[in-house]
Amino acid sequence: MHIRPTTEEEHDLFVTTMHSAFGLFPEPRAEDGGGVWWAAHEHDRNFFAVADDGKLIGTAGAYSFELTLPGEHVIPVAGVSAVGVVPTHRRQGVLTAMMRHQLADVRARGEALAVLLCSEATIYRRYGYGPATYNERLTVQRHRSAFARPHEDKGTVEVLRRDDAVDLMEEIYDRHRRTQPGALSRPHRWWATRAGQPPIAPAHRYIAVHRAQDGTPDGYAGYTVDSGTLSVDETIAVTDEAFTALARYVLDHDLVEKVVLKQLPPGHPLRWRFEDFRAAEASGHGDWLWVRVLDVPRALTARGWFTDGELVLDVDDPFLGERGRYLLTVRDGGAECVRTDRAPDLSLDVSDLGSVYLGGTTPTTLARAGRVQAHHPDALPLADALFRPDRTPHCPHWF
Ligand SMILES: CC(=O)SCCNC(=O)CCNC(=O)[C@H](O)C(C)(C)COP(=O)(O)OP(=O)(O)OC[C@H]1O[C@@H](n2cnc3c(N)ncnc32)[C@H](O)[C@@H]1OP(=O)(O)O
Repeated sequence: MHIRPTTEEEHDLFVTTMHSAFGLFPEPRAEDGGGVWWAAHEHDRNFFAVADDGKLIGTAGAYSFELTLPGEHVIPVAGVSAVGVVPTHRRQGVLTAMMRHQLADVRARGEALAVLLCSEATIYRRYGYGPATYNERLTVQRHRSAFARPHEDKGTVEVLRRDDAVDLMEEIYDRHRRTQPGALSRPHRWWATRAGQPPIAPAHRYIAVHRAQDGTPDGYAGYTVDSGTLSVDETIAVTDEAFTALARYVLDHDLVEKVVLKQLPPGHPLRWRFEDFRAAEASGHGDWLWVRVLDVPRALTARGWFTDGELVLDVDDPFLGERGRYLLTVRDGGAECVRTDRAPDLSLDVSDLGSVYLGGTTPTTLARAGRVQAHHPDALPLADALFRPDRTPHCPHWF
């Protein structure tokens, strides 16, 4: 078996092979632009696994995204996707060979992190990825949804069809993602080719666009109404005021009993606005973005920090056969990270470093789960304080 890059001419072959690994029939391109979610593929990041007899047996690829870190720092990352091994050639090490090849390629491109969304949560930890952001949905009984304190919106809401709102959505999304830790860029190519899931993909959607008092667009919600349920796929807002105004707009929709707001970060403040705390039910809590650290010092110095301190981390990376001990020194919002032989405060697997890196879970949680080892009683409170983010990390992008 060997691995080789794909060419642009092999686009359809790549997509067909990938779909067969997922047990799907490739969707034909539709006249309205539907069925093109793979149109955003970057051919020079895709590759095939090829059996000795020349048969194509595996695919993997990546997108070039930017990831926002705590402190509104933005870095380039590889967004791994399109991973599949055809069913006749599984459990023979094909994925493992592709992951080794891909991580070397990501490093060679100078990216300190790779990220992905898992089809199954049992696949990727062995390759060094850890769950780092989470989603849940809020289902709100409309008739119980009065706010405890009135929300006076000085802005406006306008309802557009999806096709008339794409430029506004792109602009609002881009402003939002630059301030939201865990968010990925959604390159222009995605909007232009309508790649992804609704509301980027061309499905029927109404788009409620919020404008601030001065007329600047600062939020949108893409939704459908069906049989008394209003479902919001994506709510993107630059400010809490814009989010609240959009929430109030959908919650005041006539002929609706329930409003389902999907893809929210856990613990969203909307729930705390209701007079009746039980008006909203949180469900569907799950992992979303997984993070793989490939360069510990670069990753740790790239994010913003909010508490001063020093921490020595012993990081084990069994898949790449690497182990390193690092002194992290945080001062005035920035960090230095150098190799050290000082005694460690914490020992952890690189996948667990990926899980705490954006602040979506704490070192204490992972220590209580038996994953992270603390070498003295002060280590965990210090590590929790250091890794705490400015906002709950959240990734609204699907890829
Ligand atoms: C980012 C994304 O694109 S997510 C999409 C991932 N793709 C899919 O889910 C499509 C359907 N599944 C597949 O194509 C394949 O089953 C894959 C890609 C998940 C695995 O490919 P394989 O070539 O069979 O994996 P490989 O043989 O390298 O397995 C390596 C190890 O992972 C384990 N493993 C592989 N897949 C799974 C799984 N789905 N669940 C649990 N363990 C798994 C293997 O048992 C093996 O363990 P071992 O080293 O202890 O023996």
